[in-house]
Amino acid sequence: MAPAQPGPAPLARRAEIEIEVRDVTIAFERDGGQFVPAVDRVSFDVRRGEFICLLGPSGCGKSTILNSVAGFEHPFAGEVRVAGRDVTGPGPDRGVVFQQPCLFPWKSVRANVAHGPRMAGKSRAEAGAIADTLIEMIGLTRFASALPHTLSGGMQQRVAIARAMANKPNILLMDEPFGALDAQTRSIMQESLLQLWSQVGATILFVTHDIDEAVLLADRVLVMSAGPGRIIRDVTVDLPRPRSLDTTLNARFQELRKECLDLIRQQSIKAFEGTPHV
Ligand SMILES: Nc1ncnc2c1ncn2[C@@H]1O[C@H](COP(=O)(O)OP(=O)(O)OP(=O)(O)O)[C@@H](O)[C@H]1O
Repeated sequence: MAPAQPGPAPLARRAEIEIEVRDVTIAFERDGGQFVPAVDRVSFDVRRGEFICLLGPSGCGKSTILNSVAGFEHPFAGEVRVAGRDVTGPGPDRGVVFQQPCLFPWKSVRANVAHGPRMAGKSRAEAGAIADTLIEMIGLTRFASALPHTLSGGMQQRVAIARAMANKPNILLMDEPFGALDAQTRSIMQESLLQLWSQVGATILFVTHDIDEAVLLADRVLVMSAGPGRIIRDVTVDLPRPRSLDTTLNARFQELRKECLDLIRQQSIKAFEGTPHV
């Protein structure tokens, strides 16, 4: 196994840390009853309001890490903390968006978005007002009464994001949310997510294996090794905001993209050949 990763952040920075993942190992049982690590002693911090992308080859454990922050998976070893507290399960402080929108097919856009606040005890009027604000922010006011199956994939995913935001979570956990969309829709969604994020200011942990997407969106890109996953590079994306598709033409964008690409290419070759990471 590779040596342990850097320890906790200095005290001065800890106050603003929203997510702490410390020496986390998660193992799954394979055929034959043997436990095989999916992620191996992963450590990182996310500061309040940061946009972090987890980038790595297929199967390196990106979703497993995100699920541990969501409270769907529990570490075999190590600790996951949110706002200073151990994560023991899912909670309304963390909204989750998956690759598939997973909307209630029988409910309108408005009712889908209002569902969370209603479950949290808000009145019909209060929940409706929250939904209306979010639906306006995602540009779907005209479709508020529509049923999900009448919307395009991109529109459905915008509703899923609004629904995840409806309980005003401090943290948005996004697992390849644009992975099922075509290239054009995907880039529109990236810009619209950046706009939404600048308005709501949540902390975002975003899983992707798309290098351009990671560099365009993130404040930092955490590049992972092939499985069992570890973080091999913490790339600070020092591109100015607001960002748009034009940012991808920037020379610095291309440098950062190349840095990530070289790392991912090495890891993908290792994953393909089945050699353990160094
Ligand atoms: N519930 C589970 N039971 C058994 N093995 C699992 C489970 N969840 C994940 N794994 C295994 O853990 C490893 C990491 O999976 P994970 O889905 O986290 O990777 P990923 O980087 O998100 O992959 P992708 O980019 O392809 O979605 C894989 O080998 C996967 O088969």
